[in-house]
Amino acid sequence: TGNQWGYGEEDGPSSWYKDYPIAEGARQSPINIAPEEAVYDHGLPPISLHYDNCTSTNISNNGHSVVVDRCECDRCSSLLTVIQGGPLENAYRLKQFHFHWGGKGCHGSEHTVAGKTYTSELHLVHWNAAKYSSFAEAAVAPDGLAVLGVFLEIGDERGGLNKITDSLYMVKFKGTVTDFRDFNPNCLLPSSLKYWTYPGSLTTPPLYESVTWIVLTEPICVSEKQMGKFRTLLFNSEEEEQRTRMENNFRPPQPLKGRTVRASFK
Ligand SMILES: CN(C)c1nnc([C@H](N)S(N)(=O)=O)s1
Ligand SMILES: [Zn+2]
Repeated sequence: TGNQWGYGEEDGPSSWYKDYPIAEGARQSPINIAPEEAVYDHGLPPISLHYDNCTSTNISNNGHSVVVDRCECDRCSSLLTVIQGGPLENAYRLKQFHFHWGGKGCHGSEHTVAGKTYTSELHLVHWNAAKYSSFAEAAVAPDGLAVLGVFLEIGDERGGLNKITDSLYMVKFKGTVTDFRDFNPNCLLPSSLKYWTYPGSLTTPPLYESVTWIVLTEPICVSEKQMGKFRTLLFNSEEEEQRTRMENNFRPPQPLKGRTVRASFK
């Protein structure tokens, strides 16, 4: 069937344009962030994250990454888990978060900073629930989504990540999912909320150009042992005979095409 995309030689980022022509669009992500060219915008307020009521529901392997979904039950969906402020006109509701990472070594992030790659990048995906009635409707609107990007670099272990890495063996194969309750991603945020922001897209098909990117400047540290657990995941399902380790699930930087990256700081 169509829409089979991945990160390999045949189905990887350089071939996505065949099924998803928007891959060559004017506001694609990720990008290389050049700090010297970023425009400090003193009108940019700080971002504020309200994850306190964050209620995760499950963790799953979708064949491209490991995803923690937010609970959408009536009780939970009335609790606000939102990002607001910064470049955003209103509050955007958390939908899910996931990661991109490399093989051994320090490549693996999607955004780069003056050409520097990080070992991984966490994406917290939010949608404009004030303006749109569903994620699907927001996902195709130019102001529909806001993704918060957090860089991960190798260093000391990050305690808060262990609840995730200790669950990864349960979602080894594509299509597997397991209960994953009451995880609050607050514990994965760096101390500084200084950020760069620019108009971009989803970094995987369907590559919709609906994302306001907010990329934090300060990375968090994770240990090589923790990253090693991400690499025990597989791209394939248990039924497939092929066993392909899930790693290097990142899209390389895309052309800026005249966009301005704004900085929340001098
Ligand atoms: C439908 N959702 C939530 C997503 N679709 N593509 C996503 C990409 N993994 S990313 N990296 O967030 O743009 S997230
Ligand atoms: Zn992502």
